[in-house]
Amino acid sequence: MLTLQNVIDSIKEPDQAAADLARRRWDSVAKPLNSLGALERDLVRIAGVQGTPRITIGNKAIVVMCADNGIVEEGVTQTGQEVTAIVAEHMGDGTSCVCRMAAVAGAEVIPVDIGIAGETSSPGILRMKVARGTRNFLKEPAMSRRETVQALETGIAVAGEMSRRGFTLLGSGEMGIGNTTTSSAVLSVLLEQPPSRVTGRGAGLDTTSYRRKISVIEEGIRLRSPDKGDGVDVLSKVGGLDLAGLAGLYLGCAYFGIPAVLDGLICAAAALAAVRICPAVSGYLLASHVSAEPAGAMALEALGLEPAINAGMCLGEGTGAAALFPLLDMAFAVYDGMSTFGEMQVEQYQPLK
Ligand SMILES: O=C(O)c1ccc[n+]([C@@H]2O[C@H](COP(=O)([O-])O)[C@@H](O)[C@H]2O)c1
Ligand SMILES: Cc1cc2nc[nH]c2cc1C
Repeated sequence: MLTLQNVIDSIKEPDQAAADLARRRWDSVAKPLNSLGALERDLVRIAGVQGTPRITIGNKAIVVMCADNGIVEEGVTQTGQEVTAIVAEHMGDGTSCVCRMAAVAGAEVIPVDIGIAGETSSPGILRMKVARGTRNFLKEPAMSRRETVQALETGIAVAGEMSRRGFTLLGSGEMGIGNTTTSSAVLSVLLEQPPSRVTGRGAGLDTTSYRRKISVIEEGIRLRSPDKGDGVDVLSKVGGLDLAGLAGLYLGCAYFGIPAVLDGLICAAAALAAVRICPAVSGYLLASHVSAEPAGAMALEALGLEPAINAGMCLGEGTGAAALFPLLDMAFAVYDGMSTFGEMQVEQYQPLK
């Protein structure tokens, strides 16, 4: 099995020459320059990851890390943690929100039980449980360092399995009641922002519970004092198995040379932790949309990622990645199929150098 250290030591920056050639291809297509905006930049990034301007969008899947979070016992969520298993079960059966959207986009959905507290029975779920949920970070660290590394290595192993199955573009998502609390805690530490600035209402909270959520995060960070320079430490003290699994997935995608599409707030928090662990990972990531949660835009900015979609979405499950896939297919149809200025005999007065 690949260890976290093997992967960190082997990840290289994406291929800048291939990305530059993809940029030149876009600039030669007979259309207004840069007129597909973020979609052009997404395909340029994919060319860099794939090491060639001859991009393959190919087979798409969305990996969904499902886990429970001990912090839920502090009353920071609208629903109980049993919802994690219920939604994961539906995902395994192909009937959750992301499954409906992914079916339209022609993508497979791969739910992974990396830490659901209870058991699930759907044969569609990949069972890779590291623990039965995390601990309450107000009382003790959410996970041990050992559990955190195991969750990161599980994510890496899932990326390897997706590579073996021939997927050339991976979306990512999560299902975990309470994971906007852990994500905001992780982002508060990594972005050095007060919890009040990076905390939202998650899947829905009244004002009293929202205030409690902020003070739980403040107190949790004070008590656990995670080391902001050490992504593994931050994940273990105030993160979760879903976040660590996603961070591992991003490290694995970089290792196996697969572009990884983020979903919302939770994916962005996990991605920032992955980049703290191995900075070269950032070149392998694509944003899909900007989450309506207050820290969504801040996290993407810190990652240097530009979302193609701003639709006020905050559903999770990888729905943002599902929404981006058809847009990438359309962008590719233009990139690959369109005539150039030269072929259309359209003269550019100021040809690009
Ligand atoms: O992706 C987002 O930006 C996002 C924002 C708010 C909520 N969610 C979803 O809602 C769940 C977490 O919300 P909560 O309130 O239980 O922390 C989790 O299963 C996520 O998939 C997701
Ligand atoms: C029902 C439900 C479905 C979800 N999907 C992602 N997060 C969710 C949270 C809830 C509460």
